[in-house]
Amino acid sequence: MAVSDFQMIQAWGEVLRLSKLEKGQKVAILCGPHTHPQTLQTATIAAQAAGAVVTRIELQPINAEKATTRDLMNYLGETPLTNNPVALAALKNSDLVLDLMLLLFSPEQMEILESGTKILLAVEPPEVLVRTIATEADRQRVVAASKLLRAAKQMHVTSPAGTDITFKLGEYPTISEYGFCEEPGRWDHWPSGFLFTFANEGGSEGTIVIDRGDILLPQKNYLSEKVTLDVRGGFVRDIKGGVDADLMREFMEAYKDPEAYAIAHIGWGMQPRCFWHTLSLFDREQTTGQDARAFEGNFLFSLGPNNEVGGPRMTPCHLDIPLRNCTVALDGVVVVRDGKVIDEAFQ
Ligand SMILES: O=c1ccc(O)c[nH]1
Repeated sequence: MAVSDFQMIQAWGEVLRLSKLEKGQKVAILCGPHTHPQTLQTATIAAQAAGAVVTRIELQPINAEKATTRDLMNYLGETPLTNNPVALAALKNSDLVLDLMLLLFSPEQMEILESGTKILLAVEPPEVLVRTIATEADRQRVVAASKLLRAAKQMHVTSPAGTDITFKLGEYPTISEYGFCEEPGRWDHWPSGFLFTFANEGGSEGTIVIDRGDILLPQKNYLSEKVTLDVRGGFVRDIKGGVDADLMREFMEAYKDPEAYAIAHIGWGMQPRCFWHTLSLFDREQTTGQDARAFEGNFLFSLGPNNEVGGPRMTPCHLDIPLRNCTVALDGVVVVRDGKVIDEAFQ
C-alpha cells in the first residue's frame, strides 16, 4: 500500500539521526531516471530538516545493452560514475552520500569510502523502507554476530535438502549491514540486517543444494525443483537440476566470464522485519529483493565479485542466493540451526 510523504520524511529523519548526520554537513543524493520520486523528495526534505547542505547528483544509466536483466544489481563493476571525475569529486567531498541510484561493488564506491565519505544505499520502494527502518538494537545484534564471524577460520553449512559445504575463512574482512552509517567511511544498505564475509580464494569445497522454495536473485523466483551446485576449489563446477538449473546456467553463461562461478560472500540473515514470503507479493521489478537477503535465519551465499573487500574479482555477474532451513557452524559453534538464529552463540 502507499506511504505518506510525512511517514517517509520521518523514516529518513530516523535513519539520518542514526547515521549521526550533523547540522552543516554535506549530503549528496545520488539519483538516476529510475530513482523512486517519493524516496528522492523525502530524502531531500529530511536531510535539509537535519540542517545539512544538500546536493542532488543525477547520473544517466549505462550497461542496458550488455545485461539480460533490468535488475539494478546485475551488471556490477562499471557504473555511471566510471570515467565521471566531476560527480566523483563531488561525492568524495561530501560527508554522506544517499545512493538512490545503486553503485554497489565498484571501484568508485571504494574510492569514495576511502575518502571518509559515508554511503547509504536505499533503492527499495517506500513500503519496504518504512517497514524496515533500522534500529540501534539491529546494529548491536549484527555487530555481536560479526565479532564471531570475524574470528572464525571455517564455516560449515548443512541442510536436510543435502547442502554440505565447508568454507575456509580469514583472508577477507567481515561486512555487517544494519541500515545506517554512523562512522566515516562506512557503507550500508537500508533495508538490511545481515552479515557476511568472503571465503578464502579457492577455499570452498562441497555441495550446495538450492531447495524447492529457495530464492535466486536477480531471478526473484522461488525454485520449483532442487538445483545442486558442485563446488570445488572455490568455484561452482557443475549446476544440476531441471528448468531452474537451465535458467540459472544460461543466465550466467551470457556473461561469458569464468569469474561468475566463484563463491563470493557468505553469511546469514538477522532481520526479523524482513520475510522469505515477501517476494511472492511484489512484482519482480518493484524490488531488488532485500527481504530475501535479510530475512532472519537464512544462509545467504553469493557468486561472482569480491572486489568490494579488495579481492581480485570484479565480474559484473552477481547472484545472491538465500537458503532456508540450513545449519551454519563457525569453527564448530552453531550460529544458525535449521534456519533459526542462535543468539546465545553471540553473547
Ligand atoms: O545489501 C546487499 C545487497 C547485495 C549484496 O550482494 C550484498 N549486500
